[in-house]
Parts: sequence; C-alpha cells; structure tokens
Amino acid sequence: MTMLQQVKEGNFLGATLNLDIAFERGQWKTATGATCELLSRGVLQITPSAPTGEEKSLVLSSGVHGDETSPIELIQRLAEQIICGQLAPSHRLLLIIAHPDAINNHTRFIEENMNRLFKGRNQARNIDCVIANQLQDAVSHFYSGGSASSHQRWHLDLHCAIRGSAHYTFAVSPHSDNPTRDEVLFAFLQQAKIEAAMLSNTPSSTFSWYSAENFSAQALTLELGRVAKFGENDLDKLAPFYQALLRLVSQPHIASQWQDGEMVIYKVTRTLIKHSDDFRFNFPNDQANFTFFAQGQFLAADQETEYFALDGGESVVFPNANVAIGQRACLLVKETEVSLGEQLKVKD
Ligand SMILES: O=C(O)CCC(=O)N[C@@H](CCC(=O)O)C(=O)O
Ligand SMILES: [Zn+2]
Repeated sequence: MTMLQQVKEGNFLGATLNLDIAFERGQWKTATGATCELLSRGVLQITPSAPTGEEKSLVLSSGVHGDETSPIELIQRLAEQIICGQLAPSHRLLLIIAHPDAINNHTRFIEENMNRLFKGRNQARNIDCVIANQLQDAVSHFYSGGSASSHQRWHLDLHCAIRGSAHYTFAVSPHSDNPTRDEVLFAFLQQAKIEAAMLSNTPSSTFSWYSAENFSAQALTLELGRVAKFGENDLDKLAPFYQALLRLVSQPHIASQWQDGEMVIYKVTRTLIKHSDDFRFNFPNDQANFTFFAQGQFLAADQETEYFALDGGESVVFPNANVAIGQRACLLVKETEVSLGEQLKVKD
C-alpha cells in the first residue's frame, strides 16, 4: 500500500513511521466534507467543510520526543476519527507526528534534543535539526493561511514526563511578550482536567514557544502522564483531556470562563542551566516533578556554584543532570496567584 492509501484508511501513524515507503503528497475529502492534505511525512492539514475565516487554526503536535508515546496515540486516534468521517472538525487543524526517526528508535531524540531547536533556522547538521526546520516552515505556512486574529491561533504541543509527578498532567505556558495567555486557553485546561499550569518567565527554544513568540499563538506544552512504550499507555487516565480535545476540535466555541482555584498555577522562579559536566543534583535521579524544597535546602552544585531553595521554598520540575552543557537542567517553580481577565497574569 502507498503512503497516501494508508493515511486515507486512517493509519496516519503507521504510514508516518514506515520509512521504507516514500512520502507522497496528496489531498482528499472525508465523508463529513473536511479536506485532508498530507503535506509532509507526519504533517496532516485538515480544513473544515465550510470554513468561515473566523475558525481557529489549531496545531496539535506529538512525537517531538520519540519516546513519549501516549500523545502520539492520541493524535493517531483523532486523525483516524476525522479521516473516517466520525468527527467533523469546526476548525483548521495541523496534526503532527513530529519525529519518526526518534519514534522508531524509541528514544527522546537522535543527536540533539529537538525541543531546543525552535529558535529559528538550524544549520542542517543532523536529522533533529532538519525536522525542526521543516516543522517551523509547516507551522508558519499553516498560520499564514488562517484567520487574521492571533487569538484564533492555538498550538498544543503534547508530551509526557520522564519521571513521576505530583501532578499527573500539567501545562507549560512559554514566556512571550505577546498576549498568549487568553482566559479561554486556561478554561480549556480546566475542562480537560489538567491539574496544574506553569507560567514561564524567560524565553525558551521549544516548539510551543516558537508559535507563541512568532505568531502570538495561544501555545502550551502539555505534559500528559508518564513516558511508556506504545501499547502500554493507560489512555483512560487521559480521557478527560481527550474528550475536551474532541470538543475543542468539533465545536465552534468552547466555554471561555476560567474558574479560579480549580487548577494549581505555578510561576517559574528560576531555570538552572548545566554549565559543566560536574553539574549534579542533591537528590535522586528519579525525584518526582513538583517535589518541594524548603527555603535554604541544598538543591544542586555545578563546580564552585551551589544552588539553594529561595524564600518560601521552591519545587523542582524536569530535573535532568544528563542534558548537554548549556541546556536547562531543571525548572524551579513556586505556587502563585493569578489575576483574572482577558489574559492570565501573575499577581506579584
Ligand atoms: O520529564 C522531563 O524531564 C521532560 C518532559 C519534556 O519533554 N518536557 C518538555 C517541556 C518543554 C517546555 O518547557 O515547554 C521538554 O523538556 O522539552
Ligand atoms: Zn517531551
């Protein structure tokens, strides 16, 4: 079967991962009248049957890290429902299974962490850089074809965490000076029963940051449970998220009111960067995300620099001493109150 035949039968994932079959571009209509366009391997654009120009342009990406499989399974499920005519989208969608080589390799990346390669054009020194460049182009092209309002541009980049976590699901809102924290985005998180959200305080070079910074998109990295192999994910635990996603995709509008108090909000207080191979944490490698350290507790050391928890204590997220030098070794966060309004803002 050709790639296009497989995708038209609903097997977006199988066709994407089979590197023995050549990529084939193609366009077709589903039974609900939606138009599907396979733009490149793992990149499927869907246009609703009667676009008004006011609908959302929604990027849903998975597989930026090859070993984070539950989001990939969810994107396959969504693609299949749309392709097979069981779900009629009300919005423009760009469904992405990002890194077939890393997925086939069952690893986070091949040579470089792709989710640090979205700050602009990369020199094509390896497959991770080549794909990151292609994805930047795909997203840029997709947003240029949608509504003029940046509030209608959304990007949910779906991941899962390497370690256990006090919050099974949580969101990372990238930092941008653009208004990318609309109330309706956080209302969606609550409808999806996402347990916590972290508000970043400095720019990063992640895929969600790319869309927020360059296109003012309502963009988030979403952590959906814990890394497991294909077939071993407990997708029932992600059912509230998937049901909310189906409503987001299929309904013209979702309820926009954010209810204070139903989701724990953290602000990022510090990003610890690994400056040398001597970087080490003063806690075990498998320390759970959001573990709290009281003020003054020794957290980490890097050559002569020592890091201690600051005033009121801090919680650690994504600790990883094995990252490349110059990259983020962890985030330190603190629970915070936010003010309600059109945009979520940290109360200082
Ligand atoms: O569990 C971990 O340590 C990593 C999970 C993961 O891949 N997280 C993303 C977060 C991106 C962001 O900060 O928006 C990553 O590290 O790339
Ligand atoms: Zn990830």
